Amino acid sequence: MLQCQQIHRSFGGLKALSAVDLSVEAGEIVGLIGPNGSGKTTLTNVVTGFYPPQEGRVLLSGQDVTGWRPHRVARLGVARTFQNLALFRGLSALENILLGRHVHTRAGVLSAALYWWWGRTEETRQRRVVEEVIDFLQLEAVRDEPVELLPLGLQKRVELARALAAEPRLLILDEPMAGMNQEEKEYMARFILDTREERGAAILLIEHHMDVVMGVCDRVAVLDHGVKIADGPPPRVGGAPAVIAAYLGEADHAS
Ligand SMILES: Nc1ncnc2c1ncn2[C@@H]1O[C@H](COP(=O)(O)OP(=O)(O)OP(=O)(O)O)[C@@H](O)[C@H]1O
Repeated sequence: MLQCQQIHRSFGGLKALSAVDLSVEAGEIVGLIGPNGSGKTTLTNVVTGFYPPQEGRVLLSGQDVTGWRPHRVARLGVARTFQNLALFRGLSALENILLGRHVHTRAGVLSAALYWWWGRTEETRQRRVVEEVIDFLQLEAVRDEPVELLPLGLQKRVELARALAAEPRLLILDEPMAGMNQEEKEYMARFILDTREERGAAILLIEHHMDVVMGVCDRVAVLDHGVKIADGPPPRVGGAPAVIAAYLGEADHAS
């Protein structure tokens, strides 16, 4: 589904990613972890076309998409959620989710996509997909609420719904559980597993909550200072000396 080969990305003199290889197979849930600033979000930005790599290649289902613009990558079936929520305040949950469909419409401008395409021949299909996602993520009760009035856990769920409305083959989740309480985390973990089971999406999951990563992922890759230091089954990676040292180093810096 996804292959990153020897990815390099610098910002000025800072090497954010050095020779990083990463793969996600169809139907696989891969965790991407690492201390703060290790390059996780940069790698997702490389995959989704926001920051083209300076070296290396990104392949999606075997197709070389290196340097493609984000909207073209999205059309190949890649959807993402953001570390800091990227919902549109002032719009309802339903309207935010509708925006996820715009990759499948011909209308180019977002506002046009939202208010205009609705009346077109595609209406039945668009409605069916969005209603099904609302049902899947149990958002019926809040569909008409302005998103900014929803608790964080539900806002995160609306963002996931918007990504799923695009019917992705690869879903990239950047810290979907940040700031959540235990119950909200458990709900989100269940939705992630169901997304794979019921919707067949491959998932790349960036997450700091180790219990979730270890419980949900088939495989875990670890970045440290832009270098991949481990990649394998969760128990093996969790116990790897290099990984423990990377996280202990972070704790030392924090103290
Ligand atoms: N647009 C940018 N311009 C300059 N430096 C950047 C930019 N984006 C990321 N960086 C730097 O690249 C490094 C990797 O950042 P990145 O956000 O990818 O890490 P991360 O692992 O996602 O961190 P966190 O867990 O804190 O979100 C950091 O040193 C960061 O400051």
